Parts: sequence; structure tokens; C-alpha cells
Amino acid sequence: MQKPLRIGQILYTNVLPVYFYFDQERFEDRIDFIRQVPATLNLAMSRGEIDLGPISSFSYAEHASQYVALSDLSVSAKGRVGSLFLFSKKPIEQLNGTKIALTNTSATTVNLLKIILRKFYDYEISYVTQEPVLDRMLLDAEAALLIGDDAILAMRKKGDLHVYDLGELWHRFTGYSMTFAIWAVRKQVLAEHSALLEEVHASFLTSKEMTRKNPGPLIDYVSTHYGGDKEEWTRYFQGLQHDFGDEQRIGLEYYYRCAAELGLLPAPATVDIWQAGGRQTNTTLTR
Ligand SMILES: C=C(O[C@@H]1C=C(C(=O)O)C=C[C@H]1O)C(=O)O
Repeated sequence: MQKPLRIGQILYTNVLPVYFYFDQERFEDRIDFIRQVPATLNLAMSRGEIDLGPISSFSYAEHASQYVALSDLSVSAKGRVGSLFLFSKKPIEQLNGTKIALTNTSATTVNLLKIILRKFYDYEISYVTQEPVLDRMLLDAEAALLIGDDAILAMRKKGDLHVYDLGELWHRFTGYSMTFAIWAVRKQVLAEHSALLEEVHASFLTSKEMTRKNPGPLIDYVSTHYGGDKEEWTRYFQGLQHDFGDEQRIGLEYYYRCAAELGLLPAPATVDIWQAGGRQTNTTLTR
């Protein structure tokens, strides 16, 4: 019997629309889910311990020759995201020359912050990477970056800290949307599992469409498990995009170029979309 397909799931609410109605039972023991924060999934994917799933878009670029991406799936936003915050003791205009603490759960957003503060503010910052605990991060740093549910929960007790949404900053300076996660598949897995992969991909897309049409049950679930009011959660999910079309690709590939320009990536990457049936399209844009 074939080994089960190992599928990652980001341990944050932001991916739930793609998993909420995923019909796991239909796959019985043909799939396994591994639930972790993005940085852990990134590493597991690069080591071949996971076969497919959402990873940081930055990590996709670092391993672009080994991965392809599933079409129409991402965690993206044009403007405000609502779960990627820089919490700062001072206004952002006064952060040049300071120390900023970065969550150890992220790859895309920590580099997005570096790009924004270097390229658009022309700042020199000293960065430290820490566990995502806001109070502890701010003991010795002027500002702290959190992502995912850590950011959502910290926002509720931010006191008089200044708060900046990274998606909003990116959009303000570039006019682009930003893609934080994409569903990567290790190329090695394609030949072995292509039929199963098509089924899994279709189930993700079905879940996404079902939550789009009827978000009520998901909103009830998250407000029960994570607190917060339902309007807040409704606004959060409305602001997130889980598609990956031209708009998302253009913004992401611009981010890759900025990252390469600053030496954060060895070269600007492009995203290869795997098409059901085994075809692959390289989505490189002419520049
Ligand atoms: C929108 C978000 O996108 C995330 C940010 C990631 C990163 O910074 O590496 C990775 C996956 C996504 O979960 C979020 O976490 O709030």
C-alpha cells in the first residue's frame, strides 16, 4: 500500500477557509495532516517530511527549483490583513537605529518588514528573532513583529503601543497586494501521487468555495474558540484572499525582486503552477 500523502496545515485561523469543509473522511488513511506554525512547516517541507501544503511564500522562493504550487490557493491580501502587526513603543517614523524583535514563526513577513524599513524608510535596524510573546519581545526591543493568531490575540491587549499592519504598509508603498503563503508541492511527489494530488487539490478548492458562499459556521467556530466578536472575524476573513491569480502573482514577484535586491534572497523567484493532468506553467512575467 502507498504511504499516506503528508499534508501541512498552518496552525492559524487564516487558512481555515481552505480546511473547514475539507472532506477528510473521504480520504481515509490515504492522507495525514501535520499542523504547525509556518516556520516549522517551511523546514519540514524542505527536508521532505511533508509532501504538500501552505508554506511561507518566502520559503517557496528559497526552494523554487524543488517545488511547484497548487493553483488558486494562497494566503494573500491587498492592504490591511488584520494578523500581521508591528507593535511599537514609538511611532514608526522614530524607529531608525533601533532594535526590533521578530517572531520565530514567520519567513515572509519578517522579510517584508526588512524590505519596508530598508527600502521605503531607509532605516538601519538591528533584528533579533524570538518566541512570539509580545511582553518578552518588548523587554529589550523598541518594537516587535507578530503574525497569525499571536498577532490577533496580542492586538486585544496592545495598550498604548503603536500598531502597524504589514499588508497595509506594503500596499501603501507599492500599490500591490501581498501573498504570504502558497500551497507548495515537492516536485518529487508529483509523479508518485498525481491522482491523489488532484483529489486533494479539488477538496481544498471546494472547501474554499463553500466557506465563501456560507461563512457563518466558520465565523461561529472561530469566535467560540478564539474569542472576539463575529463582526471582527467576518471582516478578517473578508479581507483575506485565498486565490492566486495575476494580481497576487504580480505583487509577490515584486516582493521577490525587492528581497533579491536587498540580498535576502539569492535571486528573484517565480511561481510555477502545477496543473491537474501534470502540465506545468511557469508564470514568469516579462519585465
Ligand atoms: C496572513 C498571515 O500570513 C502568514 C504569514 C507567513 C509568514 O510570515 O511567513 C506564513 C504563512 C501565513 O500564515 C498571518 O500569519 O497572519
